[in-house]
Amino acid sequence: MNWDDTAPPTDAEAAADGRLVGASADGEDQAVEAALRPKSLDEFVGQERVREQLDLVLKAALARGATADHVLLSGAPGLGKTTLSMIIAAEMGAPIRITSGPAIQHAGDLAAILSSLQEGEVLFLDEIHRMSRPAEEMLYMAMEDFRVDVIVGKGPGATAIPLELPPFTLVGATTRAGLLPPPLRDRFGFTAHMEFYEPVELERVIHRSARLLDLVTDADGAAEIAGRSRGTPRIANRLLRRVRDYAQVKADGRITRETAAAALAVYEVDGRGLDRLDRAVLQALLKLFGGGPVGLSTLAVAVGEERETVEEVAEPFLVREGLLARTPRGRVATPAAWAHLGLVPPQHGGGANGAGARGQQGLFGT
Ligand SMILES: Nc1ncnc2c1ncn2[C@@H]1O[C@H](COP(=O)(O)OP(=O)(O)OP(=O)(O)O)[C@@H](O)[C@H]1O
Repeated sequence: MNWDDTAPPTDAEAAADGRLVGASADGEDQAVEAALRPKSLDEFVGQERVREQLDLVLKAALARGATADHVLLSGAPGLGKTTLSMIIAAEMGAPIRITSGPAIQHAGDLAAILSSLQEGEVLFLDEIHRMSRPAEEMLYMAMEDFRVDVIVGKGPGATAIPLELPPFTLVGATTRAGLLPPPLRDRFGFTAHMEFYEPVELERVIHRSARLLDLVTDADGAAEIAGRSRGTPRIANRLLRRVRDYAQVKADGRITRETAAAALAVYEVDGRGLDRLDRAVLQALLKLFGGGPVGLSTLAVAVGEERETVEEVAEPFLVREGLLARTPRGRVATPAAWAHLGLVPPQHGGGANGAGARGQQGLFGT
C-alpha cells in the first residue's frame, strides 16, 4: 500500500496482491477473519512472552482502576496485531476505535477522533509509522498529557485552543518499529515485538479455525498446512480454506495429510511454503547463475519480473528461510537452496556460464 491509498499500486504491490502465501489481508480474509479472531488472551495462540507481559500490564491497570498504558505492537503483517488490540479492549472491558496512519493525513483528522473518544476507550492505530508529521506531533501531547491544541485560524492570527481529552489507551501497530521517531516510541509504556510462529503453534491455530469452520482435520493434515504457512496465522487460515475446498470437491471433506498436500500442490505452494515466484527466483539463481553472486536487476530480468517484485515480494521470505543471501557482490544461494530444489551445487567455484548453459531449459520446469 502507498502513503496515498488512492495511488495506483506499484508492480510489487500488484504482484503481492492475491498471492496465496501473501501476508496482507485480501477481501476474503477480511470477511472471515472476524469469525476466526481469538477473543481473549487465553485463546490467543503462541507469543507466550508478549501474552504474559500484556496480561500483567492489563491486570495491574484493572486493579488500579486506571486506563492501561499505551501499547506498541510491532511485527510482520498477519501475526495478530489487530487481534491483540481487540483483545486488549475486551480484557479492559473498553470499547475500541480502529483507524490507521494513512487515514490520518491532517492533524485535524486526529483531533476529531481523539476528541470523540470515551473514557478508557482503546484507539487502535494501524500502520502508525505512516501518519503525517503534524498529526504525529499532536499525538505526542495527547499520549502524554491527554490534551491537544486545536489551531484555529491561519497565519499571525492563528490561536491554539487547548482541548482536554479523556484518558484513553493508544495501541499502535507497525511493521517497521525502526521507522518510528524516538519521541513517539518513547511515549509507549509497553512495547511488544511479535515473532513469526512455530509450526506447532500454527497447528493449534489451524485446529482452532477448523473447529470454528466445522471442518474435520486430523493432526497430520494440520501439520502439513502449518509447515507451508510461513510462520503466519493469516496464511495458515487462508491455506486451510483452500484445502477445505479441495477436500470437499475431490475427497470426502476430511482434511488429512494427503488432501492438504494435494490441494496445496494445485496452488503451487510447496512443502516449505514457497510459491511459484519464490521458486522461479531460486531456480534462476541456481540454474542460470550457478548460485550467484548475481545482481538483483539481472535476476529480475531472468525471471521476467520487476526488480521491486523480486526484492520486496520474493526475497524477504527466501532470506528468512536461509535460502538466499544478499551480499555486497549480489544475490547468493545457500546450500539449503540447492537441497530444497534437489540440485547439486557446481564443484569448482560456481561459475555462472556453465551452469547457465545447463540450466536454460527447464527453468520453470518444476
Ligand atoms: N495468535 C493467534 N492465534 C489465533 N489466531 C490468530 C493469532 N494471530 C492471528 N490470528 C489470526 O490471523 C488473522 C490475522 O490476524 P490480524 O489481522 O490480527 O493480523 P495483523 O498482524 O493485524 O495483520 P496486519 O498487519 O495485516 O493488519 C486473523 O484471522 C486472526 O484470527
